[in-house]
This record gives sequence, structure tokens and C-alpha cells, in this order.
Amino acid sequence: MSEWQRRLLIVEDDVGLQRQLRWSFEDYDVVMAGDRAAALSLLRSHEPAVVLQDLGLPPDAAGTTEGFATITDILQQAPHTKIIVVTGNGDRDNAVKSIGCGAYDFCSKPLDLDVLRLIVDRAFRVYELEAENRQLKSQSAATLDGIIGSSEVMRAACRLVEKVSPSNATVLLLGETGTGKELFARAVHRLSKRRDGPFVAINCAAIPEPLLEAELFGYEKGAYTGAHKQTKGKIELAADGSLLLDEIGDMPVALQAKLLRFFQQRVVERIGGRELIPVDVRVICATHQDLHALIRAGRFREDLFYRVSEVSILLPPLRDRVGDVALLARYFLEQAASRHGRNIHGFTPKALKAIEAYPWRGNVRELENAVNSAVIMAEGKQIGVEELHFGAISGGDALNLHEVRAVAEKRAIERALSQAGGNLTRVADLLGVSRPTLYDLLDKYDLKKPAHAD
Ligand SMILES: Nc1ncnc2c1ncn2[C@@H]1O[C@H](COP(=O)(O)OP(=O)(O)OP(=O)(O)O)[C@@H](O)[C@H]1O
Repeated sequence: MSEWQRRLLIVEDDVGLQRQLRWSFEDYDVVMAGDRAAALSLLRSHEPAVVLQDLGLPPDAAGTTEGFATITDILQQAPHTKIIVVTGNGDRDNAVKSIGCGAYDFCSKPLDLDVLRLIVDRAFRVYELEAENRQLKSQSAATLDGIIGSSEVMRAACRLVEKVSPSNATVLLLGETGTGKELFARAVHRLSKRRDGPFVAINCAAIPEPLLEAELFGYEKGAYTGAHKQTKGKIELAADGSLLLDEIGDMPVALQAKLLRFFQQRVVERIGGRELIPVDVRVICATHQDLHALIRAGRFREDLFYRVSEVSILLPPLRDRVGDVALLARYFLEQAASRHGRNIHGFTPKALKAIEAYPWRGNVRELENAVNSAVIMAEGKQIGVEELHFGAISGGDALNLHEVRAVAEKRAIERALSQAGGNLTRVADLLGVSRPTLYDLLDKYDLKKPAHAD
């Protein structure tokens, strides 16, 4: 816990009790006030996370008016402060009223100092978690609507989307499965002048070759057996809007020629038709494949590649987005909790650590599914590591000890590298290995030595 998070303001006019409380909380950074004015002044200058406040304060030490006014003033000035109210013996009504005024908890006189310590400790923890949450939320606000991420790579991708969307340029979204290619394609559409037009998506890998041509270009009545009526293809259906050609790398070579013609002339010819129909559509393409490798293998036309990749945006795998995993996990938790009507507030620290350490091969989609099912299964108010079922969601991969060890080893080295900067002696120290062993490990996991390594 950092310095400011340990700061406790005690508002108490009884000098004897002040001394006793200061002694009980000597491991905290305690500031002491005897009345409302002093409390508010210390609140401004010290910004305590937690306030322990007597309800009977001067000039109404025997009553509660001044105490309630102090609670209201504190929360008006610093609404996130956790106030613990000290009430008279058996004064249940005022304890309940304090909570109604926004106090966090209460404790009755005579004070049981062990219980009070527990309440205060818990208040600090809750304050810390809420502060973390607020920070994560403000970070995520820096990206596009509905796209969560604070890592530099995601911010850069979002900036590129903002820049390119208003133009008509064909955008190629590259990234492993589940990295958010479709989400980004929708963002490109939303930020373009075509936002009121349709957004039509077609997955080129999911449709058998003979049907794909008809799906894309449409057909005339009687063009083939079963063509009972004239049908528009997806390109035409996306007129004045945007068309997402998902998994463009799986487009059959024969169809690539026809698609290229569309890119060049911006007209479509339905199967069995003679008419060339002009279509004004913005095309966005996506693939998890390496198109350069497909070009070298003769499976993707180079001239088509240049047409589809006027602007390329790479969406890195989740494991390479520093800081995004926790942010996304919390986002999906909030969404799932409200969708399923579950009162779940977050993850246990152990679960969060496990989430950050997990390789997430299925990327954001896998994380979303894992959190969603954990929300459904959770029994308490926080999701624990056992509710995340890492083994089950990884399709059994996690049972392969060799692989589990390799993943953990690589992540530990990456962490040590980022903590120690370019100092390889320190990296070796952190990992508890010799420098020659560290060099072997860097080679084994294909990790780059820092450019300024010692
Ligand atoms: N940065 C993000 N913020 C919030 N949700 C995200 C983010 N990235 C992905 N998602 C969510 O993760 C899921 C998968 O994303 P999406 O379908 O866009 O991935 P994809 O790369 O197109 O996957 P595939 O290649 O398998 O089709 C979706 O539910 C999407 O809303």
C-alpha cells in the first residue's frame, strides 16, 4: 500500500480517546482533528483515504448534529473517502442514519480496538480497489468507443482508425483470431461518413467456394438450378455503407480475379447477368494469415494485395498488450454481471494475477468467454482463480506440463527484462540464474537482448 493510501484522519474531541486511537493505529499515517473545521482543513491538506469519526463533536458533543454535518461536508469535498462512524453504545438508529448519509461503516462505543482495526483495514482495501477501478476506467476512455485498451499498441491502432476512417481507403486488419478485427472494422464504419449506411460482413473462410461467388456478387433468376429469384450479393447489399471481407486470405484464387475487377472498376456483374452494376462501397478486409507468405506460395494475388491493403492495421495478440488484460477482464466482468444480474464486484488478487499470467491464445474472445462463464459460476462477490477454469478454456493445453513450464518461463523472463531495463546482470539476478544461462534462455525463447544491454 502506498503512503497516501495509509493516511487515516481521526476526528475525535476526547483527548484520552485520541491518544488511545493514535497508539492503536501507529502503523498508519494518522492525522488528528478535534472538530469539523479542523477535519475539513486536514482533509484538504492530507487527502486521507479513510476517516474515523466520532458522531458527537463540539459544539454539539452530546448530540449528533455536528457529526452528521461533518460526514456530509467530508463526502461533498472528497466523495470517495471511506468514513467509519463511532456511535454511542447501542445507538443503532444513528448508526443506520450514518450509513444512509454515505458513511462506509460504523463501530459502537466502548470500542473493541481489534474489531475497529479490521474495519479500518478493510476500508483501506476497498478504497484502494475503487481507486484502481477509477484509474482503469479513465485509461480506457482514451481509446475508441467500445474498444478497451490502454497499451501503447492499442492506442496507436485506435489513432490510426480515427485518422483513416473518414477517407475511403481500403483498410486491411491483421491479427490472430479473437484480437478484435471485426470490432475495429465496425469502428472504421462508425467513424466514416457512411455510418448511416449498412455494415455488411462476410466470412470468406466459412462459405464453400461455389457459394461464395453467389454470396458476394449475387445472381439473376435462373442463373443455375435453384436460382428462383434475382438475388443481390453482399457487395450490392453494402452499397453506400461498408463491406467487411473477413478472412480474405481464404478467398479462392479463381474468385480473386473477379474481386480484383470489382476493386478496379467498382462495378459488379451478378452470376447469369449481363449488366454491370456500379456500387459505391467502402471495403474493409481482415485476416489472421500472413498474406506475404500466401503470395509467395501462389495462393494470393499480389495485385489484389495492393488493392486491399491501402492502409494496414495490425492488432497484436493480447499477450503483447501490456496492461490490457486486467482492463479487459474488469470490463467483461462488469458487462457480464449486469447482463446476468449478478452482484459481483471484481476478482480476487490471486485470480487477477492468474489472468495476467495466462497466455490467452484465443485472445480477447477467450478472455471474454472465460470471464463470462466465471460470472455465471461465481458463488461469492469476487471471482476466484478456481472459477476461471483455465484448464477447461484452453482446450486441455494447460495439462501439458512441458508447455505450461515454457510459457511460465518465458513470461518470467519478459517481466524481468522489463523490470531491469537493459541491465542483464540484474535480469539474471531477478531470475536467479547465471548470465550464460540467461543468454541460453533468451535464445531459446527468441527474446531480443535489450539494445542498450550491459
Ligand atoms: N479491445 C477490445 N475491447 C473490447 N472488446 C473486445 C476488444 N477486442 C475484442 N473484443 C471482443 O472480443 C470478441 C472477439 O472480437 P472480434 O470478433 O472482433 O475478433 P476477430 O479478430 O474478428 O476474431 P476472428 O478472427 O476469430 O473472427 C468480440 O466479442 C469483441 O467484441
